[in-house]
Amino acid sequence: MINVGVIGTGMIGQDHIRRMTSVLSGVRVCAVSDVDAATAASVGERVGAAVHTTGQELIADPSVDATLVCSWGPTHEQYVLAAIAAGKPVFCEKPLATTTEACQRIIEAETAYGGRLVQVGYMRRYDSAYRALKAVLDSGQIGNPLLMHCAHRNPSVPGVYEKDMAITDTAVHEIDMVRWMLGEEIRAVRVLVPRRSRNGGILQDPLFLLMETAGGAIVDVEISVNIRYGYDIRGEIVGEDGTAALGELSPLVVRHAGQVATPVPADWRERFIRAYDIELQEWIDGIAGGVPATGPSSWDGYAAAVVSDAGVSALHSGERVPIALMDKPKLYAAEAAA
Ligand SMILES: NC(=O)c1ccc[n+]([C@@H]2O[C@H](COP(=O)([O-])OP(=O)(O)OC[C@H]3O[C@@H](n4cnc5c(N)ncnc54)[C@H](O)[C@@H]3O)[C@@H](O)[C@H]2O)c1
Ligand SMILES: O[C@H]1[C@H](O)[C@@H](O)[C@H](O)[C@@H](O)[C@H]1O
Repeated sequence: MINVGVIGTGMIGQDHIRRMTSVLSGVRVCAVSDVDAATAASVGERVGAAVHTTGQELIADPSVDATLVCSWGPTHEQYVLAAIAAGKPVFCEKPLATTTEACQRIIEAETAYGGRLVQVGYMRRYDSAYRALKAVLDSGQIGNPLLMHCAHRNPSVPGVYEKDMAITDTAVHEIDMVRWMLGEEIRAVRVLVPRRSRNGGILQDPLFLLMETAGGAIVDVEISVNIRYGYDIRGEIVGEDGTAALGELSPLVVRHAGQVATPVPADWRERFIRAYDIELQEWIDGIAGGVPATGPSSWDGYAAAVVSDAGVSALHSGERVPIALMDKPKLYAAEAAA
């Protein structure tokens, strides 16, 4: 049984606690912590977990085998570094950290430790639709990928969501997915700014990202975070010999009153429910088997942060921003994306 401590008991923290307590096996939630002490206390009481005042205290708790970081992005670095210093596995929700420099500090700490301890929550790599799309691409059926069209649509976002988060919190999923799907790094990014949706409040919504990969494929991504009608994630690859796209994911089709309708997921919890189950079960099984991290690594978190930083700068400048990564440390050498 792996004893997991959860830092951040907000939306995804509670959703991961639900799956660890009622869906997954071989795991127990033994401790929680949140700057919002009242939420942490009520969640801790509900699942019978110890409540720690700080995340650092939770990581140092001898009964905690591994930590799940589900607090806000800018707070991830301190907890990931504390877990590495304690020599304990840590699963960090995306983004690994909100700046390139913070990700570099994590890479330095993990390479100095001398083994992988960190996994990042890029769950699309575990989603059956994305995996099927990758399998078609890798089979060579549609030839060399030339273009990819993506859309990332949220029905709405919380009040704490700020302008740059369209890149740093939302588009990062697409950035990681593209690196994994196409197996190459991204060499430049531009952000086009269409006229604003009246539903977006102070946000510049939507945005349109254009990414160039090292091998010359072009990927476009629509980011809409106030689309209202549901949570809609789309992706289509155009290859030399054919195209392949994520399908409509609803198991239900209703024909009524002259219309054909399929329900749209309400949010990320519903759309990626199985992907989250698989990523965390594999993480737990890995720890139990002595392999603390097999999924998206600190290197993946770093590479996504570099592109995301470039995306923020492209958003503000309107320019094409080239991307350069540092040399990849040997620790991450075996990984697929470039
Ligand atoms: N993989 C995914 O699809 C996915 C989905 C949702 C959220 N996320 C990521 O998970 C993280 C949390 O998102 P959320 O939607 O649950 O947000 P949320 O606001 O619902 O919850 C975050 C919680 O972290 C707490 N917190 C903030 N600073 C803290 C600190 N220094 N120490 C401890 N706790 C702190 C807050 O009080 C809050 O309870 C974000 O990084 C987000 O990008 C990932
Ligand atoms: O933190 C959330 C989460 O990562 C969702 O998967 C994404 O669709 C949202 O845009 C983001 O704000």
